[in-house]
Amino acid sequence: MTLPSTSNAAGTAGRTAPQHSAGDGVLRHARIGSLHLETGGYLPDVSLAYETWGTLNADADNAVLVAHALTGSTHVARGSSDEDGWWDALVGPGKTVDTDRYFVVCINMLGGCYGSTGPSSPDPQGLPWGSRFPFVTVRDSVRAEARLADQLGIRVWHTVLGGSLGGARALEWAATEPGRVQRCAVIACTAASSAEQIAFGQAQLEAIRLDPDFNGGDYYNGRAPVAGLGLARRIAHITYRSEAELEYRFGNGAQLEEDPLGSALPAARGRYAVESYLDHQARKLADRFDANSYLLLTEALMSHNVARGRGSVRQALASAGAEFFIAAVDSDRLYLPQHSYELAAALPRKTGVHMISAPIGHDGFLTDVEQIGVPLRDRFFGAP
Ligand SMILES: CC(=O)SCCNC(=O)CCNC(=O)[C@H](O)C(C)(C)COP(=O)(O)OP(=O)(O)OC[C@H]1O[C@@H](n2cnc3c(N)ncnc32)[C@H](O)[C@@H]1OP(=O)(O)O
Ligand SMILES: N[C@@H](CCO)C(=O)O
Repeated sequence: MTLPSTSNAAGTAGRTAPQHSAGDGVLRHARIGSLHLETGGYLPDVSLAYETWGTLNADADNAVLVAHALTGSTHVARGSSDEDGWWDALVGPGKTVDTDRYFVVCINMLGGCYGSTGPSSPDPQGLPWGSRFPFVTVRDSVRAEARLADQLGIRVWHTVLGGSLGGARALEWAATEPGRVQRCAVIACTAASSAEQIAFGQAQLEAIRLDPDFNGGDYYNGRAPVAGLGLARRIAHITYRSEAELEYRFGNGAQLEEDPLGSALPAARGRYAVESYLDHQARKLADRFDANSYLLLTEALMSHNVARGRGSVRQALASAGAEFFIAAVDSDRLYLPQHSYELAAALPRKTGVHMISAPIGHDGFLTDVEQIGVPLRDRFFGAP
C-alpha cells in the first residue's frame, strides 16, 4: 500500500506567519501547537498540511477556505504541478472561485492522511500513533484550522465552502467562529448526521476493524488492512451513487472483458460488472488512503452535529454572521435534499436550497459541481 506523506516536519516554524502570500497549489505544513480535543483527548504537537492559490490582498479580505470531503486531499485545484484538482471546475484562474482574485486555502483535516497530523504520524517518541490517536471531531478540526488561519494572517474568511464532510466543516466554521466567516456554502451536507448515515458509517468501521491485519489500529509495521478498507469503500460507494445510475451503467450484466460474447451467466462466473466496478473503487482507495484515518474521519463525520452543546440548530446558528448558500443533489440518497431544506429553514436569514440536478447521487457534488458555479458566483463571488 502506498501512503501519502504524513510527515510531521513543519515547513514553517512555530507560530510565525509563513512568508508566502502568493499561492501555487504546493503542499505546505504548519505547526499549530498542542490541542485539547472536544472529547478529552490531547495532541501535543499538531501539524496541518495545506495548499494555497492566489494572493492575500493588503486588507486580507479575499481569503477563501475550501474544505475537502471524506477522502479528499488539499489539492482542490491545479497548481504549478498541473496535477488535476478535485474541484478544478469551480476553483482556478477565471473560475467561480477565481484564484486570480481570491487567496484560496485548502487544509487537510486534522486526523487525515494527506499531510496533517493523523494516526500514521509519529507520536512524541517517534512511533506511529496508531490505536492511541485520540477521537477528533469536526469542531476540533475547525479549531485547529483557525490557528492556521491566524498564522496565514487571515482574520476573516470571505467564504468558507465545502461538500459532504467539507460541508460539515464549513457549517461548523460558521458556528464555532461566527465573527470570522462572512459567507458559508454548505453543499450536500446537513446540520447533523442522521441515524442512517451513522448506520452506514458503523458498517464501514466494522469492516475495517474485523480485518485481521487491522490489529486494533497498530498495523504500521505489518500489512495494512486493505481488505477491510476496501470493503468499507464498497459500502460507502454504493451510498454515494444512485440506484438509477448503477442500473444504467451496469445492469445485471457480467464484466465484459471476462465475457466478450455476453453469453455467460454472471452468477456462474461469479462476477457482475458492478462487482468489478466496486472492486476497482475499493482497490483505488486502499492504494491511497490510510485505514486509521478513514476510521477517524468517518467517526468525526458520524459525530457531526452543529447543535451539539448549543441548543437547537437554529440556536447554534443564530449568532453566525455569515450569509449562507445551501446546495443539495436531487438524487442523493445519503444526504437527502429534504435535510438540506431543514438546515436552510433553521438559518437566521431566509435562504433557499440550490438543487444540483444529477442522476448519480451524492457524488454529484464532485462530478457536477459546475452546476453551482453560476449561483455561487452570483451570490458570493460577483464583481470585485
Ligand atoms: C489523490 C486524490 O485522488 S485526492 C482525492 C480527490 N478526490 C476527492 O476528493 C473525492 C474522491 N473521489 C471520488 O470519490 C471519485 O473519484 C469521483 C466521485 C470524483 C469520481 O466519480 P466518477 O468520475 O463518476 O467516476 P466513476 O465512479 O465512474 O469511476 C470511474 C472509474 O471506475 C472504473 N470503472 C468503470 N466501470 C468499471 C467496471 N465495470 N469495472 C472496473 N472498473 C470500472 C473506470 O475505469 C474508472 O477508473 P479510474 O478512476 O481508475 O480511471
Ligand atoms: N466520494 C467522496 C464522497 C464523500 O462524501 C469522497 O470519497 O470523499
